[in-house]
Amino acid sequence: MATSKPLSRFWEWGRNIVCVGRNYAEHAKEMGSALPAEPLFFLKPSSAYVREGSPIVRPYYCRNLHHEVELGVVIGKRARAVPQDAAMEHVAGYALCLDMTARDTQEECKKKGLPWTLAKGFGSSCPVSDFVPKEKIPDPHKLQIWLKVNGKLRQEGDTSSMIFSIPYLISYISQIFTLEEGDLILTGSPKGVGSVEANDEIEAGIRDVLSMKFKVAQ
Ligand SMILES: O=C([O-])CC(=O)C(=O)O
Ligand SMILES: [Mg+2]
Repeated sequence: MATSKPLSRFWEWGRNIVCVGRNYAEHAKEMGSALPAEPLFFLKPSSAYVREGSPIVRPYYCRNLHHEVELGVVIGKRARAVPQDAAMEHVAGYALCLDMTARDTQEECKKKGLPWTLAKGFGSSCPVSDFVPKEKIPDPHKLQIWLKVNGKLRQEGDTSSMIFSIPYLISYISQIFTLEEGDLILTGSPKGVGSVEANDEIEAGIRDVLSMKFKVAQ
């Protein structure tokens, strides 16, 4: 694809947002879900992106909006059926992301065996930080990610606890569909997910790297 836009603004590219679920054992447990034998993943539309300064908007059908803080991996080079040992060559960098989730809707979808699109893909369901080039993060499996709501710590996780590593995820996903430059992979949430209400302030960060703030709209 034409690369007229800089990758540092990957959220403007209109590319895929691929979200991995149940990639931390303690989060799978708090959801009452079994540990996955292979990665579970789903997609958000690229219009789900929201940047600092714009609010997170709860969809009208949701009564229980949850935060999930996740490390995002930005693809820098097309990946089609790549082996694990070459997967990191396809990474351009990272971003901190929130996988905002209409939890009540998701529970309904699970019960009915329906897809999670309504629960996961609404507008503003993917708040995203600035882009962090790969050179700034020597080991993406040694990061502490955290999230506070109104100043109170809710989530704290270490990316070393991922069930499926980043190379595994890239290799696995790229055998199902081609990952393109500008695609983003959300690598799953650590434990501590919970509700947010209108006017709450969410602050999240990667320790020693960056932090970001989002307001939940009225
Ligand atoms: O909704 C869920 O619990 C699945 C998910 O996105 C995650 O584990 O990050
Ligand atoms: Mg998630």
